Amino acid sequence: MIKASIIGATGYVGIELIRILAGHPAVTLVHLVSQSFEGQKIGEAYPHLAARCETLEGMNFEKIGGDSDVIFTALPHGASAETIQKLAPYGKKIIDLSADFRYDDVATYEAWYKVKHPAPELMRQAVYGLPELHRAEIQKCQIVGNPGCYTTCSILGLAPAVQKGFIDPDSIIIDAKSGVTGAGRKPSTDLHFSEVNESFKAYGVGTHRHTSEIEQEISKLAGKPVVLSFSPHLIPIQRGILATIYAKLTGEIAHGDFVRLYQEFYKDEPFVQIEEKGLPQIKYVRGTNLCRIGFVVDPRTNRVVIVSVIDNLVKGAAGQAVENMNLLFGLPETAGLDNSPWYL
Ligand SMILES: NC(=O)C1=CN([C@@H]2O[C@H](COP(=O)(O)OP(=O)(O)OC[C@H]3O[C@@H](n4cnc5c(N)ncnc54)[C@H](OP(=O)(O)O)[C@@H]3O)[C@@H](O)[C@H]2O)C=CC1
Ligand SMILES: CC(=O)N[C@@H](CCC(=O)OP(=O)(O)O)C(=O)O
Repeated sequence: MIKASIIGATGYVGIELIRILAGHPAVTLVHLVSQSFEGQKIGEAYPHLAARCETLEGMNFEKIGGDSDVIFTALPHGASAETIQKLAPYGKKIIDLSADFRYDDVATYEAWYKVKHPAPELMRQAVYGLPELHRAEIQKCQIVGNPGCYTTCSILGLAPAVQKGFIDPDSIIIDAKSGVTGAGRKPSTDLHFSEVNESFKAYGVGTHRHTSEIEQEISKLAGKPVVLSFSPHLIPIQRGILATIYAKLTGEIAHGDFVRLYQEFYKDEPFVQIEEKGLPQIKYVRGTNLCRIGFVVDPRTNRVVIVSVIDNLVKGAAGQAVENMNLLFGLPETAGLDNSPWYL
C-alpha cells in the first residue's frame, strides 16, 4: 500500500482528498496535518467524518518526510512553498495543490502573486500536473504543481483547437463560472450565504492570477506568446466550474471538425469526454474527475463557442492530484477515481 499524508487536511481540498483516498484501493492514510485542529479527531473538524479514527497532527517534517511515500500539500500559496522546501530533502513524492509550483518561470509567478518565491530552484524542477499535456514528465518528477481549477477547465477546453490552429489564439475570451467551494473554507464577508445566494457576480476581470497560468500552457500549444481575456464569476452553487470560451475561427471549420479533432486528441484520455451534440452541464461531472467539452460553431460571427465543465474540487483539485499520484506510482490512472457523477 502507498502511504499518503495530507498537509492542510481540514481545508475543502484536504477533505476531498480524504474522501477520494479513503476509497482508493492502493493507499493508506498515515498523517493528516492541521494547525488549527491539532490533537483532535477529524470528526471534530468535520462531523460527517465522525466514524473515521484519524487524529489531526501538528507539522513534524521528520515524521511526515520519513513515514510517507507521497505527501499532498493543500495549503494557501506561499505556505505551501515554505513547507515543501523543508519536506523535499526527504526525497518523497510531493503533490502541491497550491499555485506555488505551477509555473515554468519564477518571474511570472512573482509578478502575478506579488510575492517572492521562497524556493525558486524547486519550482524549476517541478512539473505542471495536467496529465493530458504532461503525462510523461509527471511520471518522472518529484514535485507536481497541481493545476488550478479554472485553468484545468479552460486549458482542456482550448488545447486541441489551439494546437491544430483551428482558432486564432489572440482572440480567446474565457468567461468562467465557479461554485463557492472554489474559494476554500476560510470565511469572508463576500462568501456569506446572503452575499452569494440569489446573486451572480464577476470578479478579478482582467487581473485574476489564473490568467497567467492559462497563458503559460496555451502559449506552449500555440508555439508563441499568447495574451487572452479571462473573466471569472461566482455562482451560488457549491461545486463546479463551467467555462464558456469564445475564439475566432481561422477558416471554414464546422462543428463536426471540432468534434473529430477533440475526440482524436483526447482518445486515450480516461477523464475527458466530448459532446457530439449539445453542451455539457456542471451536473454531468459533479463529484467526478471528468471534464466534458462541447461546441457551437457560429458562422454569423465566424467564432466557435467552447463549453467546458469540471468539478473544481475533483478534476480541479483533489481528483487530479490523485490522478497524478497514480501516474507517479505506476497505478491505473483511474484508480480511486472511477465513480459516476452525482446528478442530484
Ligand atoms: N477550493 C478549490 O476548489 C481549489 C483550491 N486549490 C488550492 O488548494 C489549496 C487549498 O485550498 P482549500 O482547501 O480550498 O483552502 P481552505 O482555506 O479550505 O483550506 C486551507 C487549509 O490550509 C491550512 N492553512 C491555512 N493557512 C495556513 C498557513 N498559513 N500555514 C499552514 N496551513 C495553513 C488550514 O488548515 P489548518 O488551519 O487546520 O492547518 C486550512 O484548512 C489552496 O492553495 C487553493 O488555492 C486548488 C484548486 C481548487
Ligand atoms: C470561487 C473562487 O474564489 N475561486 C478561487 C480559485 C480557486 C483555485 O482553484 O485556484 P488556486 O488553486 O489557484 O487558488 C479564486 O478565484 O481565487
